[in-house]
Amino acid sequence: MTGQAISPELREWIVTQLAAGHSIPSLQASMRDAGWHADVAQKALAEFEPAPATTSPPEVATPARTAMPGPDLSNAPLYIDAGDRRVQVLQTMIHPRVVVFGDLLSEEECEGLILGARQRLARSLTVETKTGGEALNVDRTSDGMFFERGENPIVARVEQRIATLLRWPLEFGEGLQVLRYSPGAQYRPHYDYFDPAEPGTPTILRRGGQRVATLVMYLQEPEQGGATTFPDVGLEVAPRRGTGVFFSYDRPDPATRTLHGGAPVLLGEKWVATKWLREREFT
Ligand SMILES: O=C(O)CCC(=O)C(=O)O
Ligand SMILES: [Fe+2]
Repeated sequence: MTGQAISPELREWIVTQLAAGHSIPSLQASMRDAGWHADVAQKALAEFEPAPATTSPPEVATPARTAMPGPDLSNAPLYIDAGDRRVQVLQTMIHPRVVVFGDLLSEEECEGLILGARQRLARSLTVETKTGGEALNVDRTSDGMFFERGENPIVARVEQRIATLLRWPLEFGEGLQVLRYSPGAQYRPHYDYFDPAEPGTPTILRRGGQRVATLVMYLQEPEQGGATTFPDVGLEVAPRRGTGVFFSYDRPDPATRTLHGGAPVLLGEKWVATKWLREREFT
């Protein structure tokens, strides 16, 4: 129901206000002052009310966030209009929150992102070799690079589509990361949020707060292997070109069941682009 009552613009305004630390009651008051009917304001904000506590003491658990990115699935759609493209909804899961999208990217967009990333991957490898390399990460044996947000027209177009599809401000997203997996390469199961117990985490959080969601988009499919796996729930998403897997985590906690990894590529090469969404503007 809320999906019908609330326009994308109003939703983005609410998300931004909540991210800035305003409370739901204060937003309700602002909306009333701006001339909204109280019941309409209440309906619009209902989606962002925290879920009632179920089990386990809320004092010790990390509190869950209320405003979260995600597609509007309120009418169980088979397709979603993401502005410039009609995206398929192929599969959804509640806990962990996972949505698999089909036809998210065109062939040309996949090719274009690979082309833009390829030389930069080669260069970053050379630099690392020359300097003796950053500490070799045994958990992730793919090669990676980051685009700047809006760096080229394809990147900008894909980012705007993601913002519309996931109803999350474009500015809250990190730059797109591209990874290439050769045969044997994998990304062992991990969480994408920053571990609150790590000493470096407060510094990382200054640039836009926690990560709250991930969208992994498959740019090139290997011949065998390379699924995105969710070991806690036995889910494997096939790395089909143009498809994307979205998952969100409302707290930096394993209870979100968002442990995931890239299974070893057995044959061929797998390329992905990952968009991470933060809780605030990423600067
Ligand atoms: O390659 C995959 O399937 C997963 C990638 C991933 O987990 C990430 O980029 O954080
Ligand atoms: Fe990940």
